[in-house]
Amino acid sequence: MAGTTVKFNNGVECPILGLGTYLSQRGEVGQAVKDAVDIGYRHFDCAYFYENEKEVGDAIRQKIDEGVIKREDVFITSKVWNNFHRKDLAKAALDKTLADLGLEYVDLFLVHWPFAYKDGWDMRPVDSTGKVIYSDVDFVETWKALEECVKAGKIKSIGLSNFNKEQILKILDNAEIKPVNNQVECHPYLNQSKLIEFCKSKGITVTAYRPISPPDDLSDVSPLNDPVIAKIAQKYNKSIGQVLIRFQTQRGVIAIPKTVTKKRLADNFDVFDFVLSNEDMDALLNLDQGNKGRCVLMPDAVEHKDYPFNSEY
Ligand SMILES: NC(=O)C1=CN([C@@H]2O[C@H](COP(=O)(O)OP(=O)(O)OC[C@H]3O[C@@H](n4cnc5c(N)ncnc54)[C@H](OP(=O)(O)O)[C@@H]3O)[C@@H](O)[C@H]2O)C=CC1
Ligand SMILES: O=C1CO[C@H](CO)[C@@H](O)[C@@H]1O
Repeated sequence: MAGTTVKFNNGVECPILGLGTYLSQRGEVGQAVKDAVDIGYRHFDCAYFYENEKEVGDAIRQKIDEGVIKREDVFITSKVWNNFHRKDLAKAALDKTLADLGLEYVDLFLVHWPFAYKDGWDMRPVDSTGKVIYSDVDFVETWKALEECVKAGKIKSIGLSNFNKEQILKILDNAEIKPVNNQVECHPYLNQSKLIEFCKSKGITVTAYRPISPPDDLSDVSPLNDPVIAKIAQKYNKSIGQVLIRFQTQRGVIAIPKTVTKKRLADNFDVFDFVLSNEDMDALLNLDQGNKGRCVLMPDAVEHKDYPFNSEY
C-alpha cells in the first residue's frame, strides 16, 4: 500500500491518514470520497451507524471501475454497532455493511463500543420512558463472531473502538485473533498517552477519532480556537487543522479527520511536509485535560456495566 502506513501485528499495513465519514450527509459523501481518492486518500473510516455506507461504497467502486485505484489499494474500515453484539447479529451486520459498500471484504472491522444494546435492527432501542434498553451480551461473544468472519474471508483485520485498558485485557485473554487497533477519541485536550502506551505494549495500534473538532456533547472549547495551537500553526505556516493531524501521525497514531469540503480534504492531507519540533509536540501534549477533555460521552450508556469511561484509561 502506497504512502505512510502503520504496520499491524498481523503484518497488514494501514495508511496513517484516513477520511472520517460520520455526519457526512448522503448526497455529498460520495463526491467527498471521490475527491479524496483523487487527492491521495487511501483509507476510509465508515460504520453502519453513519447510515451512508452505500454512497461511500458506490464512490469507491466508481474509482475502481475507472481504473484510478484497485481494491487492494484502499483500506476500508467499518464497525459493528451496539445492537448487533449477539454473535448471529454481528455476522448479519457485517453482511449488511458489505452489501451496502458493495465489497467482498473490509480491511478492518471494529467493535464500535464495548456495551451492548437490546438485540435487533433498531440502533437505539428505547423503553416507554425513552431510555435506551441495554443487553448483557458480552463483548467477547461479539469478538468471537468477528474472528469467524476473518476466517470466512470477509474481514482482513479486527479491532476495537472505545475500549478501556481492562476491556482490552479481557479481549486479549479470550482472543484467538488479537485486535490490531483501538479507535478512540484523541486530540490535544484528551491526548490518550497512557492508553496509547498500554496499547503499544500489547502490539495494538491506536486510531484518533475526532482529531480536529471536538466540541460536541459537553465542551464548547475547541482546539480550533486554542491560542497555543494557533501559535504553533503560525510558526510552521500551517493551519490549526494540519497541526492537529500532524500531532497524531508524528507520534504514530492513525488519524481520520472528517470533511466534505474539497479545500479541507486537500489541506488535511497536506501534513507530510513538515515536522513539529519536540518542544512543540510537548506543548501540544501539555494541553491534555484527561477525562475532562473528553467530548464523546455516550450518555445513553452511562449506566451500562460495560461503559468504558469510568476508569482512568
Ligand atoms: N469510533 C467512534 O466511536 C467514533 C469514530 N469517529 C470517526 O472519526 C471521524 C472523525 O471524527 P469527527 O467526529 O468527524 O470529527 P473531526 O475532528 O474529524 O471534525 C470534523 C469537523 O471538523 C470540520 N473540519 C474538518 N477539517 C477541518 C479543518 N482543517 N479546519 C477546520 N474544520 C475542519 C468538519 O467540517 P466540514 O465537513 O464542513 O469540513 C467537521 O465539522 C468520524 O468522521 C468517524 O469516521 C468519530 C466519532 C466517534
Ligand atoms: O462513531 C460515532 C460518531 O460519533 C458519535 C457521537 O458523536 C458516536 O456515538 C459514534 O460512536
